[in-house]
Amino acid sequence: MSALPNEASGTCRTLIIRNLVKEYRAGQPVLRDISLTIDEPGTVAIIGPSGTGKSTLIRCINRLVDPTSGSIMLDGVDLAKLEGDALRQARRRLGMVFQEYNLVERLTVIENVLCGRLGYVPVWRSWTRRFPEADIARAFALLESVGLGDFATRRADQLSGGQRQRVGIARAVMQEPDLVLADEPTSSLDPKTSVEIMELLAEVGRDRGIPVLVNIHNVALAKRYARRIIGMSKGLIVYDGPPAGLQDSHLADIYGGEGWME
Ligand SMILES: Nc1ncnc2c1ncn2[C@@H]1O[C@H](COP(=O)(O)OP(=O)(O)OP(=O)(O)O)[C@@H](O)[C@H]1O
Repeated sequence: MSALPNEASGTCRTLIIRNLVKEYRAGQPVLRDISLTIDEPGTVAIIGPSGTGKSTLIRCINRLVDPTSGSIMLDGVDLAKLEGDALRQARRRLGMVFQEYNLVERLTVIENVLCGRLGYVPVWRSWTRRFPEADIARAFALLESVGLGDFATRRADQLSGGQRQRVGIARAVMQEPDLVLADEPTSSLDPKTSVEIMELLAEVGRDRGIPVLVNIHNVALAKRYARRIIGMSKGLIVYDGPPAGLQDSHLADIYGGEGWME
């Protein structure tokens, strides 16, 4: 895999989440009181059992889900309070990678990558999908860097899952994000492809000098690629530290019980 053709954005943005609560139903919090600060580049993995609120946390940050209370400060701006144009502007610096890729299936691979620029081009250009030449050149370079240089004109629905996720990552990088949020990016992939995707995400964090927040079920992969692990249980953070510090006792706190570890 060749180096991603990006200028690192210089300083790493600071994400400060304070007392975040999310209730889909009143009185039944899914996120109970989440506070965390992310101010260093690299992969941060969120682990925890099904239904503990990992996706909800990631979706609150980019406001696919509206928080019930608390603040989500990105470089001094509270994302939790933004609406309309201000929210759209903030969102374009948050690269999102999804479990099910969220590509536009009937568009070509290169068009999907260019979708990462939609927040930046005037509306008339996005309607006609006419992007500046510099964007097109960058999209091709990005595709090359994720190993899909020969697939630019293929329709997205002709790609394998791993190839689709590479396109999803290239699209996120195309946004020139300050932060990448990846919601179970490997859950639909085989073990080898999962490793390749985690490697690619780690490379994005390294080359751009930005944090990559990944929600992942595979603890071994989280430990292998993350510089920091956040363990959640029942809507609370119960571990926040380096992979080397994550002991069986922490895993028991996160997932409950111990029999499953044998
Ligand atoms: N849109 C929604 N409306 C109502 N409840 C929701 C909604 N989205 C999620 N939930 C509930 O919130 C809880 C947390 O879900 P979430 O998807 O955040 O958990 P998760 O830790 O990411 O789980 P998984 O690992 O299985 O994806 C679950 O009980 C889920 O049913």
